[in-house]
Amino acid sequence: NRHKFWETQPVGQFKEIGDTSLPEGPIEPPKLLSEVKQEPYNLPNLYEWVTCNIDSEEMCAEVYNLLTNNYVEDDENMFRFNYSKEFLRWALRPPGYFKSWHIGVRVKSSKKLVAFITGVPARIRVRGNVVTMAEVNFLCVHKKLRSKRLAPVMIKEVTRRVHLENIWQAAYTAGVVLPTPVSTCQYWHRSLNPKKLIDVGFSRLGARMTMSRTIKLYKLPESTVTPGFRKMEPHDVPAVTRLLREYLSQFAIAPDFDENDVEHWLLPKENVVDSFLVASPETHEITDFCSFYTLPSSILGNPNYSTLKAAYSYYNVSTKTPLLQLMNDALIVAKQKDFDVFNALDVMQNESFLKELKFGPGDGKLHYYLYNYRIRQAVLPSELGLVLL
Ligand SMILES: CCOC(=O)c1cnc2ccc(OC)cc2c1SCCC#N
Repeated sequence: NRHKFWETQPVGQFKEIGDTSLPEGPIEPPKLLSEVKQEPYNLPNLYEWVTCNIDSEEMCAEVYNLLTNNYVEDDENMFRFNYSKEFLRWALRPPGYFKSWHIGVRVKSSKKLVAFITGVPARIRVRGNVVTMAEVNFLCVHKKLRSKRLAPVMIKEVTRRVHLENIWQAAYTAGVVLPTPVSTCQYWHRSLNPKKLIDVGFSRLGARMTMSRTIKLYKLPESTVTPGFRKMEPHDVPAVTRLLREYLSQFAIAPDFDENDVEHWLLPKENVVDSFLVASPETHEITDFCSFYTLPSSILGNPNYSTLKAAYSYYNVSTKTPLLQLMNDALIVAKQKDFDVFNALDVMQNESFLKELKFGPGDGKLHYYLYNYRIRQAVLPSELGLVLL
């Protein structure tokens, strides 16, 4: 019964692939508020819903601990994502967020948090139509409760709460293939600390390569090379918003960021997100922008290392500085900040710098999905202008 659940949902179905007679856009019409189920879905008897107030230190710690021990691992169980508490507060409280979309499941008797799923509102443009959607993320079921069919009821519950806010579409990503990806992207990795990546077993010494030769291969300058390259500051928000909106307009799917969104998602926040821009020393015009977010991972079962410090390419715009040079400056700053690896998807124009800057292809793929929105033809990674956390 593969995809037994997803075959009941308003998503592109595998059997519809190639049927270009189906119209692009919402699959089901919006319901009236009175038609939306008013009460939460039933959980199996032992469990209860809890709305997670992540402003509360205690609740945030419970969510952090659940994810730290039970969230996504790579196929070889070498790493597990270790989102920090400050990252979770950033990711879950964007402009217009709903506390009710931060949903937990507790064991009634012990009150232990054993599952989690979230949504945040976002305006996303899909081939010219700006649609207010929920970005659904952090679906996590405790390792000991897997295969109890908790995920389908959690997905139905977050969908119900999204419907209550009169929102009818969603966007999400997964490492697994579900009905039906709108795009499939590839992760690429640029070693910043090659010795650690080899010691943990992620990378291997190349043939006829010594460790010192390998360290030298990935060595970066001590400081950035682009004149006018500096950290983004609050007063830059209007200009960065203009630059980013213009740049993202070329992609088939991209966020429709306004100044409030840019202020939240792109102003530097220590240990969460770093962003830089290039301002012309003469005119002070902002011509380029780059950003990456901080997402460490637990290193599983290694006696010498416990944490991988990973930077993830976020949104980058180059209108004057070559993208290759801009991204090399991003690598230089990431190395200065002691990251072990700089990761990037092959989305937007990233393919133009990946190989030249010594990124290697990962073995993981990331599939992008839209809920209740059909697109006629799959989107190439280079046509995708959306990075989800
Ligand atoms: C060294 C390169 O790999 C990673 O950075 C990494 C780290 N932690 C993970 C945790 C869960 C995980 O599950 C798919 C993958 C990783 C990966 S590879 C894919 C992410 C990227 N880039």
